[in-house]
Amino acid sequence: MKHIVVIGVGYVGLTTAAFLAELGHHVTGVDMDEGKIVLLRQGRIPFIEPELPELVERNVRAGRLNFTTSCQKAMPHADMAFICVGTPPTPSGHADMSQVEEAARQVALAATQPLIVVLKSTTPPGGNAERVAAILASHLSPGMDAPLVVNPEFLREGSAVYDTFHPDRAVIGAWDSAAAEEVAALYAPLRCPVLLTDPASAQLTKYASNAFLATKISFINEISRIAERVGANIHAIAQGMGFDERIGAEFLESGLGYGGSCFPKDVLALSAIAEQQGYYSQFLHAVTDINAGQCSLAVEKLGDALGGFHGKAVCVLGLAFKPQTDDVRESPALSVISMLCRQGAVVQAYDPAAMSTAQKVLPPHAALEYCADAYAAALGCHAVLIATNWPEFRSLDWSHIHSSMAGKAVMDGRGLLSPDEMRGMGFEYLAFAN
Ligand SMILES: NC(=O)C1=CN([C@@H]2O[C@H](COP(=O)(O)OP(=O)(O)OC[C@H]3O[C@@H](n4cnc5c(N)ncnc54)[C@H](O)[C@@H]3O)[C@@H](O)[C@H]2O)C=CC1
Ligand SMILES: O=C(O)[C@H]1O[C@H](OP(=O)(O)OP(=O)(O)OC[C@H]2O[C@@H](n3ccc(=O)[nH]c3=O)[C@H](O)[C@@H]2O)[C@H](O)[C@@H](O)[C@@H]1O
Repeated sequence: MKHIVVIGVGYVGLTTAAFLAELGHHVTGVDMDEGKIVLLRQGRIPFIEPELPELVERNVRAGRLNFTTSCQKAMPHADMAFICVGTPPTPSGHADMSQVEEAARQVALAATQPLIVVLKSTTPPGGNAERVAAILASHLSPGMDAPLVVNPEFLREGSAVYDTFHPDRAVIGAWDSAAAEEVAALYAPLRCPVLLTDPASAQLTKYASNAFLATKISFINEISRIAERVGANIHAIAQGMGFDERIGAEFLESGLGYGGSCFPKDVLALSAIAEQQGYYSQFLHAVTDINAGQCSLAVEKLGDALGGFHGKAVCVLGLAFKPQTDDVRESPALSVISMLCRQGAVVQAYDPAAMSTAQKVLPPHAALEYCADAYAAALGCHAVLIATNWPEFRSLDWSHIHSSMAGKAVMDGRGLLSPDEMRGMGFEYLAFAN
């Protein structure tokens, strides 16, 4: 059993803290956001993530997991500190390392015994791990040691707990092999492949993985543009490709493209890393450009079907960047709503989980109304646009929706509905290459 401190209890930190506690370690989660810590101490989770509330509650009750705003109070007796703070993009696309550097400084200043510092935040190679190690070394008490281990996270929001307990691999990058082995030992109960490597390779593995998944999405969206021109069906194509195990069936869903706090920022950061080293990655820029075009394409198709948006009401179903979360960071749904409002539409929006997070981010607009449910959102509209693939949208009473609308267009931005069924009910079904 180890004493572990987790700095930053957002999506990654809170899941990591609860996971480590479940394995039997004594874990303290630290966050500078007092509101988050107050909620967690009341047994509540600051965001929506399946299975996480139960996992946190069980471990708090067992006395293995607690929370504080004070790194200083948490650090005594810590054998390990996990840094899980944000690395948002700067205006130039680089990863902003300031939260990581500050967390490293706080950990080193508060440490009272030698410990291992594990960097879980996504950080670019090319000097950042070296800088964090130098910050640790320069703020520790004399004679103390805190080797740095880079251990990037691969969980997905919406299935964070499942992914954490069933990882495809653990990637561990360190200069100190004893420290690397100690971190590897944490993952032993999971029986997953463990890759021991150097810090730069671990860092780049994380960026390369996210960029590859983003590439699959942009690739299928590029193919859908070609498919549409030759009258082919993108879902059949994706299925046909996915049977080939070398390609794999996942991440071939075409639609509004990828959003979220990671793919957009990590592809940009990888381009920025390359450019900093004098290499312009045409490939990564193409991935971003194709993705950026998908929302405009959907709005354009709908605008053509409606003969423009002036005087038209559009129901947008979905605000979160993906289902099973209330996270709206870089959500394609919000881009679509902004475009529709700009082009003169009245928007009636609904999401099963992300209404309040969206309202905090989207500027209030006279033409934007948040509705109590999908039926209220569709009432009197000329069109429905599916922006997030929440499974429950599939099982709505679509014939009831059909009779309550002023028009009959449905733009299925996530390939969620059956085109034949929708057309059979009298909808004008629009999608990408269908
Ligand atoms: N969200 C995700 O699905 C994944 C995120 N990542 C990476 O993990 C990192 C964290 O991401 P999220 O968990 O989404 O971020 P988040 O924004 O949800 O949480 C970060 C937390 O760190 C806290 N924080 C910042 N500086 C602090 C400090 N000095 N002391 C204490 N608390 C501090 C913030 O208040 C916030 O609660 C990022 O680098 C991200 O790229 C990696 C894999 C998955
Ligand atoms: O570094 C990260 O933060 C994480 O980023 C992604 O996870 P996440 O962003 O939570 O969610 P995904 O399921 O990957 O979806 C990302 C976006 O891609 C879109 N997507 C996904 C799959 C697909 O086939 N098509 C598609 O458009 C989703 O709608 C969503 O907007 C990766 O899947 C995780 O492995 C990684 O740890």
